Amino acid sequence: MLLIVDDDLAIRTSLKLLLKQAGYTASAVAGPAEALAAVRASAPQLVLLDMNFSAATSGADGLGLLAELKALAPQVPVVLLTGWGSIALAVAGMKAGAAEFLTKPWDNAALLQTIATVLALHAPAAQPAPGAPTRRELDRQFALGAIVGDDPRLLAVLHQVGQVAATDASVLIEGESGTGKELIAEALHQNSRRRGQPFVKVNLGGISSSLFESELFGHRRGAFTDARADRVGRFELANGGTIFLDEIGELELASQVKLLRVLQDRTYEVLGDSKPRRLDIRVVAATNKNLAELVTQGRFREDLYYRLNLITLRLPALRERAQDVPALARHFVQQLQATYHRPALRLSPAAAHWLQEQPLPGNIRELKNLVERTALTTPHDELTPADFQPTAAPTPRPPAAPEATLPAPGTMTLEQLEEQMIRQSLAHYQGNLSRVARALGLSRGALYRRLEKFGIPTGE
Ligand SMILES: Nc1ncnc2c1ncn2[C@@H]1O[C@H](COP(=O)(O)OP(=O)(O)OP(=O)(O)O)[C@@H](O)[C@H]1O
Repeated sequence: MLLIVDDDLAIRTSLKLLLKQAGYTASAVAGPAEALAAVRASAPQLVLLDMNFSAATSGADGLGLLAELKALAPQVPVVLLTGWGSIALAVAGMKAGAAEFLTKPWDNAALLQTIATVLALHAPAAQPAPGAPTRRELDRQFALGAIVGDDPRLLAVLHQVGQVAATDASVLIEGESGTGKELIAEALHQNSRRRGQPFVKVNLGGISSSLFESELFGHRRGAFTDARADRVGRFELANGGTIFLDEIGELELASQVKLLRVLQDRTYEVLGDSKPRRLDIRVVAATNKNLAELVTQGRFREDLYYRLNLITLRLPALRERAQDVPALARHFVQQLQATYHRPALRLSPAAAHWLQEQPLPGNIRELKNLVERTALTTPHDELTPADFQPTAAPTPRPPAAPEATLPAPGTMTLEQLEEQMIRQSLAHYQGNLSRVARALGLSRGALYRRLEKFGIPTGE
């Protein structure tokens, strides 16, 4: 049974009807006392709680009731309904233990989808089973093919992937650069009912706020000066499937509010076309930043954070799961056998052990690049530690005197110099954009924009 709490009779009636038509049993009450009595009598599967009761009640009353409901029946998920203008209240509610929030006026399909997701996440089967599953058990249940490793920390993440993939819950994947966030996002998609539909990756680090709407929502020809032809936005491309919002921590504040609106309402407008379009989409976001910290610093909207992180998956750094290094390295060697037609290429046991001891701050991507570079520079088939050592850590050259390194005045523009420095840094850090950005003192977003400007391919 689902319980609706709202003091407006019209809202109670329409929500009850909507839920009944969707096949749920629903009952509705008008205020806190009745709500608590109903929960005491028999715990519902979910409470849909309007935070902005009529003029007579305030958001504080809604929060008070939420606290009482959570104290009385902590296991019952509460979904909040708030006005768009009082989204801060929704955020306060999320902190107080609400499962999700919706803004009014709500969209029926989006409301039903949220309810189904929250119910699925709170269903007994979704609770972690006692005892950690083995890799073999996980592979029997889920399609995790491309993801190598059986370290318990990785298995815990894969287990979560399997459990939440089937729901439509938004998932936030946190992890250092190169830890495999994209593979996890793909696994979520592959194990969901959307698997036959598109999986669209958007690198938000590379999208400036002036291009955000056109990139994500698309535009009609003539919508602005440079719009010479219609453009299909990424949301439309992903419709029906999953959108993977990579580098979400790089999104500028002006774009964050636009993203929040579309995630909230599940509708958007193409630039130059005022007809709103509906979205049926699963959202998976990833970041190598600590988003909670960005929220505290005022650099990331708290309401957007709560919209994205119904489920958070944290991918361990490679150094935290070093036992997987040999298997990963062998996996990459196997890929290279096919790519470079060297079927006898292999890793010596000593090399596997040596790799395990390396710090590899660039995680799996760094390991992959290291194995590939070494294979390319080694003529024989068995890769040994001696083959890896020269390519492992490029020793930074001591800085030369400025006069010696800078070109003579008048021979180069500042822009050309900038381009050359970026190209050199990319080569030096083997294409690891996080390290390049750090070395150049740029944010990843700023680096992406420059790469785009100079037409430099990143190979990512
Ligand atoms: N468990 C794994 N098994 C096999 N390959 C992996 C695994 N994890 C990552 N990789 C490979 O390592 C590389 C980096 O992974 P991926 O791009 O998913 O990292 P990321 O965390 O999304 O990085 P970034 O934050 O820089 O975007 C890819 O080539 C990916 O295929």
